[in-house]
Amino acid sequence: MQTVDSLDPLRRAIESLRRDGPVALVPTMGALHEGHLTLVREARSRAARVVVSIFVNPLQFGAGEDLDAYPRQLERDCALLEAEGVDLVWAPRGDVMYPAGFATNISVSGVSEGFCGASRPRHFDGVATVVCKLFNQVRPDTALFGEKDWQQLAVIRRMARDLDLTRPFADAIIGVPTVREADGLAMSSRNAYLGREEREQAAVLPRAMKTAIAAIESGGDVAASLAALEQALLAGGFAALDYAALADAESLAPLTTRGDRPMRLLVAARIGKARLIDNMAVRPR
Ligand SMILES: Nc1ncnc2c1ncn2[C@@H]1O[C@H](COP(=O)(O)OP(=O)(O)OP(=O)(O)O)[C@@H](O)[C@H]1O
Ligand SMILES: CC(C)(CO)[C@@H](O)C(=O)[O-]
Ligand code: BAL
Repeated sequence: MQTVDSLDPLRRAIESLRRDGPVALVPTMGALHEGHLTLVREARSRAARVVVSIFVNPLQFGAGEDLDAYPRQLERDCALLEAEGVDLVWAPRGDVMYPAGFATNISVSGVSEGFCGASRPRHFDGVATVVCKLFNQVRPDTALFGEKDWQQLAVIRRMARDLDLTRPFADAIIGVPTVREADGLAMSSRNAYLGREEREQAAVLPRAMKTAIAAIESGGDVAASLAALEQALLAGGFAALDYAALADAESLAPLTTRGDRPMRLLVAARIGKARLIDNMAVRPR
């Protein structure tokens, strides 16, 4: 496995990998866990060669967010990726990704606007801009993202279609189901911010989501089910709810009643130093 941090060696390495067949890209911010490794395994099953990018992207962090605290452990990450048979790690230096004078912004309307887009202004501009650069740098045949970041996946799919970034459009961007801990908590690099007691309390999030989904699917009032979810989180040790919403799974349009198309329950909530997000499918009527 090769690790490169600047563009010339990246281009040479990609050129050589491409001779062996289709290339898959798994973009990450490092601090890898089993969720990331599942993306890598899925990538290996779909392409001849696998590239993983590791870059803690300053553009997607707002003022006062956890950019400085975000875990960085490149050596450990590379050892994990080598054991998974990854071919190339693209870990660009900050000045390679954003050289002096960098002044371009990619902003996706619509799907990026509510939920995390409302709680984290400009976050999805930062995600879209860096993912567009990663696609141009690596030119992958396919790219894999976690469903844990459901809204991010929708933003990236929209951008890739709108900017003709991938081919063929239909299945170039693959969403991989959320990998969970034994107690149901979605794996996330940010779970490392939780103390022992907070970590135990955090499992109330997926439990409360399942309860709300069961209520909605059995005909219960959506607003009342979401209010009960908020109460369960606050009673269970969460400090605050950013949002809890039922939305169309594809357009992310908020729904006040159960619809007849695939839906998603989307939640972001704060516990200790962490802001955790999760989402689950809600069956249509
Ligand atoms: N539990 C998970 N299951 C499946 N995919 C995941 C999971 N966690 C992260 N991913 C995916 O891995 C990719 C890289 O994510 P990232 O490096 O931000 O990790 P993360 O654990 O989501 O960290 P964060 O705490 O920043 O949310 C994204 O496509 C993300 O959706
Ligand atoms: C897609 C991504 C790597 C862009 O920085 C990041 O948002 C992430 O890790 O989900
Ligand atoms: N996994 C999403 C990246 C972020 O929260 O910045």
